[in-house]
Amino acid sequence: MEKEVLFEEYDEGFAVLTINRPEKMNAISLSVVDQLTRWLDKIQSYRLKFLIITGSGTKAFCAGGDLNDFHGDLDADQAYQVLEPMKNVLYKITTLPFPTIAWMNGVARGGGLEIASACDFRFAKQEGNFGFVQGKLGISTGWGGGTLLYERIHPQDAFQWLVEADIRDVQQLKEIGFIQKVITGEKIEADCGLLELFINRSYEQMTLWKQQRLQKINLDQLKEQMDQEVKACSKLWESDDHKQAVKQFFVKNGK
Ligand SMILES: CC[C@@H](C(=O)O)C(=O)SCCNC(=O)CCNC(=O)[C@H](O)C(C)(C)COP(=O)(O)OP(=O)(O)OC[C@H]1O[C@@H](n2cnc3c(N)ncnc32)[C@H](O)[C@@H]1OP(=O)(O)O
Repeated sequence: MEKEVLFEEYDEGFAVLTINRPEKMNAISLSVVDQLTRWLDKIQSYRLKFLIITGSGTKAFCAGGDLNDFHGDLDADQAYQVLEPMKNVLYKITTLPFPTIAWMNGVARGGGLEIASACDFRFAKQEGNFGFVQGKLGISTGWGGGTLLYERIHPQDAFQWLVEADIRDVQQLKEIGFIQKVITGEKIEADCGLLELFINRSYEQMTLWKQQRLQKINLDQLKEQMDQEVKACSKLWESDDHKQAVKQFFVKNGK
């Protein structure tokens, strides 16, 4: 079976973690959650200047939670059990000892943007489109990524995006400061210029700056708020609005 998460280290001192389900728009299955958890635990101690998180293929960064694995007929307790491990993944990404870049090489929806919000920097593909669509699914962000979004952009913009749940382009994301750079090539290697200023720094510098960044966040409070967010979302899981929205996706996709 094809590995659903790939890891590759580069001579320049960085590494790339890739969600590898291009035929499913890199949606996060339960098995991906498991593999991400293992990789993140392992690379904690690696000597990396920075880590890139991306998706396979050219269409999608990540379509959020796999609607088959996550959105079954679950009650609030069951929903919490399936959502919580991915919250831990996001917390691990946030607190890695080196900077992280979400290389958003295509569309992102829902939890895909939560993953991006866990990263320190976000670079997005010019042609991509992006939406915190949870609002349209009768739920809220379920992996703690709403809390993280408030850390990354102005609270008013975060609030508005979550409420409106609209699909935005690169220009709109730039305007609210969600992304720092625009990707124009198809592969990371082709767009290496975007990384030059990161590659030129030493491992010691990068880890020191990451440490400083983390000192600006109250991590205990962050963890607690992320957990509250998962619990709140779990309660919405049982709603008719949510069940109806998921059904519609499967009907639209001929399932
Ligand atoms: C549970 C976590 C929760 C959170 O806490 O935040 C969420 O993440 S909620 C958000 C869940 N995600 C979505 O609602 C997005 C659903 N997908 C789409 O809207 C579209 O697929 C797309 C991402 C806009 C791409 O559209 P398009 O280019 O038209 O491709 P297809 O729709 O034909 O998709 C191709 C293929 O991929 C499968 N797919 C896509 N997204 C998911 C998904 N989230 N879960 C499972 N499968 C997904 C889709 O079913 C197609 O498969 P096949 O029909 O087998 O070809």
